[in-house]
Amino acid sequence: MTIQWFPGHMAKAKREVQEKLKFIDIVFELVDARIPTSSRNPMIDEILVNKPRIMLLNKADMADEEITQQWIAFFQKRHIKALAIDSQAGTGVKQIVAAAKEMLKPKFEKMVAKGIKNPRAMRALIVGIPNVGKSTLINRLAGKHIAKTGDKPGVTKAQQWIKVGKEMELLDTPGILWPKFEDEEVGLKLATTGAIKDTILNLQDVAVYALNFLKQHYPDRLKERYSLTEIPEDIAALFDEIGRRRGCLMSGGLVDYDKVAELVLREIRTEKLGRLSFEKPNE
Ligand SMILES: Nc1nc2c(ncn2[C@@H]2O[C@H](COP(=O)(O)OP(=O)(O)OP(=O)(O)O)[C@@H](O)[C@H]2O)c(=O)[nH]1
Repeated sequence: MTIQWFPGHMAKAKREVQEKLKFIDIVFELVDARIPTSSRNPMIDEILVNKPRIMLLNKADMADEEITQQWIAFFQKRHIKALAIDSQAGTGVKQIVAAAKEMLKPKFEKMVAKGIKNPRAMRALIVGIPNVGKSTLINRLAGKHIAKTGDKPGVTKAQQWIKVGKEMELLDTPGILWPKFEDEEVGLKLATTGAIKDTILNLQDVAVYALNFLKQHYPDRLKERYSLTEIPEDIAALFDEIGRRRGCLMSGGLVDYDKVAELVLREIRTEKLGRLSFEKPNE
């Protein structure tokens, strides 16, 4: 990641979010719909304690629809409001303001009861790990291009309120928090979905993880994409089969495992194997 998350930086990021929270009525916690657990900050519940919150399962356009619905039900059971959205296309984004309004109704009704005739707009903050789509969502909510977005993690930058219609103001700088790095599987899932740079983890390790996952959860799609009649038991054999079929070869004709790893991960991230979710609730 472009952001180096040393312990000191983590403490600073947490402090910065806590500082912002003072002015905030509601937090939009952005996660990746394909990995709703792995794309969360491990301290988020502690940081957001007593703060109204809506979970936004972003990039839902890339996730397995059925599993996303299971996640929404899972959160709902725990009394957490969750919405599936696609910030890039704008799908589901309108519902965010409506849901926030609904959640904050009692608070604002109290203001009116206290005699405040024109209560101020709701103030919201977007929080999430790098590359989860914070800037893209800010731009969507703002209706014009304000926040800088990029393919590379860590491009979000300084602080202003952006008007979202008449009823909401959004802090233009999101809260950026770190994922749960210490968990190896979390790292592999973040790498598989492209949330962390390919230079952080060994590419072949990530591809092995991804292929084993596909073998177990999406075998038909794996077979179809790489024209396999059977999926070999042995992972090296699977690399060989894909490599030969797709011409990922070294000069001597041997399969180039790095090329296979690159190809498979690129195809997963560009939806060549369809919409995939790498985490189910209650796993
Ligand atoms: N398919 C899809 N892609 C998205 C969606 N939201 C964001 N993206 C893409 O994900 C990448 C990261 O988005 P950003 O908005 O830059 O993410 P960020 O959270 O602001 O990233 P940092 O600045 O690193 O904290 C970009 O390539 C976006 O185009 C979405 O809902 N669907």
